[in-house]
Amino acid sequence: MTAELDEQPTGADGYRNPLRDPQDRRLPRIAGPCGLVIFGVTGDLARKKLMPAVYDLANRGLLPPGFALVGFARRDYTNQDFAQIVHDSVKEHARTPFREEVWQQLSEGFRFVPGDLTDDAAFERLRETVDELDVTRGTGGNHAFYLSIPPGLFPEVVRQLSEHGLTDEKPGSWRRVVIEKPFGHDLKSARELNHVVESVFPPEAVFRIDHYLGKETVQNILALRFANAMFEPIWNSNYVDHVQITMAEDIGIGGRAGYYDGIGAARDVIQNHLLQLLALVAMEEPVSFDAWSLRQEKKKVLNAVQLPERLDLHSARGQYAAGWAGGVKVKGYLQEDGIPSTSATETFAALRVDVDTRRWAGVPFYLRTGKRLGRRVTEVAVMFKRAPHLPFTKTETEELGQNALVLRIQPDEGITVRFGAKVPGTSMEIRDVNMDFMYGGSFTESSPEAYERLILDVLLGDPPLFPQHTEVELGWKILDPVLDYWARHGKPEQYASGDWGPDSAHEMLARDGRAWRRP
Ligand SMILES: NC(=O)C1=CN([C@@H]2O[C@H](COP(=O)(O)OP(=O)(O)OC[C@H]3O[C@@H](n4cnc5c(N)ncnc54)[C@H](OP(=O)(O)O)[C@@H]3O)[C@@H](O)[C@H]2O)C=CC1
Ligand SMILES: O=C1O[C@H](COP(=O)(O)O)[C@@H](O)[C@H](O)[C@H]1O
Repeated sequence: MTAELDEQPTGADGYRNPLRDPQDRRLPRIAGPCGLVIFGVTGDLARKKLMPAVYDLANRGLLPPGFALVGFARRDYTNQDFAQIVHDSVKEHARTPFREEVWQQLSEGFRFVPGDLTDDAAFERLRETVDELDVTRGTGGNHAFYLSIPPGLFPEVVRQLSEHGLTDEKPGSWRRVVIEKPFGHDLKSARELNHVVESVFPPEAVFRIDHYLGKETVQNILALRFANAMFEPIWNSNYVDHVQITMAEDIGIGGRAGYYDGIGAARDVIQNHLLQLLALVAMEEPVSFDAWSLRQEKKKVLNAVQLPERLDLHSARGQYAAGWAGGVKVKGYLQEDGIPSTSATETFAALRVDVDTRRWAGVPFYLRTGKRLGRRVTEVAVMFKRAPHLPFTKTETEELGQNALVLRIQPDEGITVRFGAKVPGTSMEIRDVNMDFMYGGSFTESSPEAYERLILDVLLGDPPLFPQHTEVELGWKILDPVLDYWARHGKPEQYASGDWGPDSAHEMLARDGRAWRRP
């Protein structure tokens, strides 16, 4: 464990509270002169999210004139080729309209460094490029290195950065590293990786990305719980029956075989996104929303998470077989390009956990995620106990389900409250109805993409939305026994693409007398 983990920092800029500082609320937060180096710039994440986010930030006026973007990958691109790649990705994926003057200004700061991540000469070229940008673009020696690469290469890149002097801060300037998830492959490798990273960068310069924390709707969990009087009194085992956290995708692995196979659904998203969602839903109120206080509360919850003794009964995994997605016939995981026909990697994972605290005693949290499921949806459904007494007949309440509060993370961002209401008519019949809050209907402001918010936070040095190493470790402590159990027990069960996961996932809830919500 490092000092970063448990000591409350005093006076560090990065630990002020952006939600409470009135200046921050009124003024846009604009990054100072700096450069962003993206390793893996030809990859899926960079193309769909990172490059468009950089453009959107520029378009919103949140990047300084002295900003530079450096792409690093194994292609023989020139700076002009790279600008074309960014242009294409912006045109396809940016959220804000294309504006020629913004593009011209931004693209003058684009550079491309070709090379393999293991190639010393390439890192020398990178150092020269960064130095050149400090002179020609005025980036002021401030540079963030974004590792959007296969996780196995994280230690190598950190080592290369250090060996080639790229981590050296000149007086008054900063160097930061942004590390994608999953951070490690298990607890042991996460600790080793952390050791490598923190022997090169000070803890406050390390930004571990979990892009779910950058989502507006995820931050809204805190607002819903702690800015209102009506939810907290019922947010406990007296009223809550169980919680379901679902992250379903309709896509398959696309061209990401190299990344995904051997990692699988649990490492890809349960260890990080889903456990972070659980932490925000289950934690106690932090004394403030600064990084330290927020992380303390999340850590307490993750520490209290208990796995069931019988993982055979309370966990499930699957692998998509051929089926349908959006009316189109799609192939199974084992037929995807680059996937060995014997692969045992799961593309669906479900798990019951309990949170061993007074608040949550006896309330199971069910987590599930999968690719090629019925539709793309991420939600947290807080399912309430039934009313202790109903002054109605059985027939009158036949169609009445459990009350539910559903935090709709995406798409259709918002919140749904489900409760029973009388069906209009001369007889008493009670049926479930939904009351919806939709972002679009209530706010004129549009939500920034998660990566926009997070990249800006990195450039500003703001840490609250980045998990700390202890949180990462706790995630692995929870997941490792499940992964070990699965590794010892054969292969995942097949499910048809377009379905809602394997039978074992449904049986897992049925055994507890419950059923998954059909979002
Ligand atoms: N894609 C997504 O939706 C999300 C991804 N992430 C995370 O982002 C990271 C990257 O994922 P993703 O973009 O999907 O992966 P991809 O496989 O699509 O991209 C990997 C990138 O790394 C580069 N690369 C791999 N090996 C080397 C090497 N030896 N030398 C130089 N470059 C190399 C590839 O370059 P080349 O083109 O030369 O092969 C490519 O640019 C992962 O950690 C993942 O967990 C997180 C959230 C969402
Ligand atoms: O982290 C990841 O997330 C994406 C899904 O992100 P979302 O914001 O669209 O929910 C997932 O496809 C990918 O496998 C995973 O690495």
